[in-house]
Amino acid sequence: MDAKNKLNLKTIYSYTRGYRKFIALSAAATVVRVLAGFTTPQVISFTVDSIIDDVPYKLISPLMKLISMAGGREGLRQNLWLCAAFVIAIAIIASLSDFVGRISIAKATEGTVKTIRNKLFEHIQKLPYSWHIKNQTGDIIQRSTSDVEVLRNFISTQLSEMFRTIMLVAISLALMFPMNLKLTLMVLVFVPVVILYSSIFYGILSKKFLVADEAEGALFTATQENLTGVRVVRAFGREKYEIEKFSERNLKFSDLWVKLGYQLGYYWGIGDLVTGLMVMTIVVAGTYQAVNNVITLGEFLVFVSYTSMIAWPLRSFGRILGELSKTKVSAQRICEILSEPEESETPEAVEPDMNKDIEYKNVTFKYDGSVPVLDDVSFKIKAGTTFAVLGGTGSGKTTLMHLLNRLYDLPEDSGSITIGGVDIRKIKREYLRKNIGMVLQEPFLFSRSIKDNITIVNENATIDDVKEATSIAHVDEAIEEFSKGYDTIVGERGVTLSGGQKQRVSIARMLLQKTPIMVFDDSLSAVDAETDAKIREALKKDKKDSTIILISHRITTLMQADIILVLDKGRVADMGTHDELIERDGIYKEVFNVQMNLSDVD
Ligand SMILES: Nc1ncnc2c1ncn2[C@@H]1O[C@H](COP(=O)(O)OP(=O)(O)OP(=O)(O)O)[C@@H](O)[C@H]1O
Repeated sequence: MDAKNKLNLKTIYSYTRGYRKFIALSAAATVVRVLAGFTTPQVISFTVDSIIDDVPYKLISPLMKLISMAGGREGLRQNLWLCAAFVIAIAIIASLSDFVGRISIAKATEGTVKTIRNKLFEHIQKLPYSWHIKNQTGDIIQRSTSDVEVLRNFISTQLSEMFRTIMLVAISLALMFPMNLKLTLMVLVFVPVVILYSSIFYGILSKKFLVADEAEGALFTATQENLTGVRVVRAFGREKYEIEKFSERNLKFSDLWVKLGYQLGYYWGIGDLVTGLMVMTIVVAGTYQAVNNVITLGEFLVFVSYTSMIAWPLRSFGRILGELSKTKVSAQRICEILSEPEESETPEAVEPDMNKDIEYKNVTFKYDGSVPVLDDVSFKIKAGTTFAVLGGTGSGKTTLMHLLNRLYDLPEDSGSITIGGVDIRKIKREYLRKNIGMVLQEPFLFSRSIKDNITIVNENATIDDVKEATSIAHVDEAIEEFSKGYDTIVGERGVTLSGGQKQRVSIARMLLQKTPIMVFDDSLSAVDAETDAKIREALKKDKKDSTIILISHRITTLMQADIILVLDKGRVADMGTHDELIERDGIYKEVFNVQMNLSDVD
């Protein structure tokens, strides 16, 4: 095992803290169950040899005492039911320990897995935005569910099975050795053969299982994409193509499983043959020895029972060894997430007044690529004013806002962003984000009621507060038209809001947050020009003390701003009021002319 795997399993082991007593209890119950299992053949052997027949007792003194209390050999011969009752008592002990073992391992497993799930979710919440952008949602979900499930299966089933098998083999060999060396050695030869056979075969099979899993994933993706993109499928008449694509993947999936069925057939069949051979060898050799009086009939029965008892667990031991690699991979995938560094906060982070001027000074920024997205950008936003940013697609407008609320941190030597003279890298992230309200171009609403979606930012808000916010966002009338009004559920199982309605509900949500800085990142794009103007008018009246940052492609949205910044390929191309910019021959004037002419045509 390499150091990395060791570390992963160590991390997983650390989450069993608090539940280890249950693991120990389950192990103890397993030992009792195994011992009880071995005792039954011993009782039968004793009954056959020393009660029904006359073979001398080979028992320890407490048991001898017990026999004399029961009337010795004769007494027991007359009352054979006592032996049967003893076997039943052992069976009761075995089932009780089975019960305790199952409950304890369930508690240990569920407790540990619950801790891992909570830890993962909590950690994911604290990982930087850049990590979320880089990693696919499907992959994160799979690691948090399927991989955790593999670990769950390992702790609940495989771990206890491994322990039980080791106990079974060790105790059976320890009991068989003193009885007959030759027969025990014969069993001993088969032990590694059975384990090796099933681990190698299962190792090969598990690779095929993986291919079948991937084929299932492809089938799932085809269905999911089809359902998500149903509008595109219908609009372009792609149903036939989609059906063909699905059938092809479906066929591949079922073919793989048929092939796997054959291979599983070989696996189980040959496995049965190998273990059957083991039991048969003992039966033949045991019969020979019993006939020649080397062992008693009772001992012969014990050997056959013990060999049959360990045959199946030995096979599953091999299978578990084969599956262990799957557990290691899952543990590694989970630990990869857990070892990602969380967003850190310096202890001296501050919470300054946010109703102050915002200043970008020589800001240069690049994402992972080598080309800067922002290049030496400097500007100042006066507190309480409306500041607008105009720029073509990909010019870096959203990046400016990503940096403002520290979704990405500006590296030390790449300029600075300050609020009231305080560098934002020194401001507490949570405080900063709570004071900068953001409405995005494609807002996200949860599958809850409209009211719950809005009050998410302020749980103490009253329905009057909500109505005030929706009235400023000009969405109150639309909401009241729904039969359930503010209690209307939105999302997959509820009402579908139009793009513009969604944008306006998220504007209302942001307004309720009552932040000194408000950012509208292209968030009026799906609203008609008239409503856009009304919303801005209402905002101006109601939020006159707040600093408003408007990002838009639409000149009419921006033209009344106090200052307009024109961004071109990550650089400041121009800055000024609408009247100033319209006087200069620049991008702003060009865009203005194009948009105004288009409006005329309309
Ligand atoms: N998370 C990211 N990782 C890497 N590159 C990114 C990331 N986000 C944006 N970019 C790149 O940075 C550049 C600027 O993107 P940005 O979203 O800031 O532009 P924008 O002006 O807001 O564009 P639009 O008007 O189309 O929304 C683009 O080239 C984009 O591909």
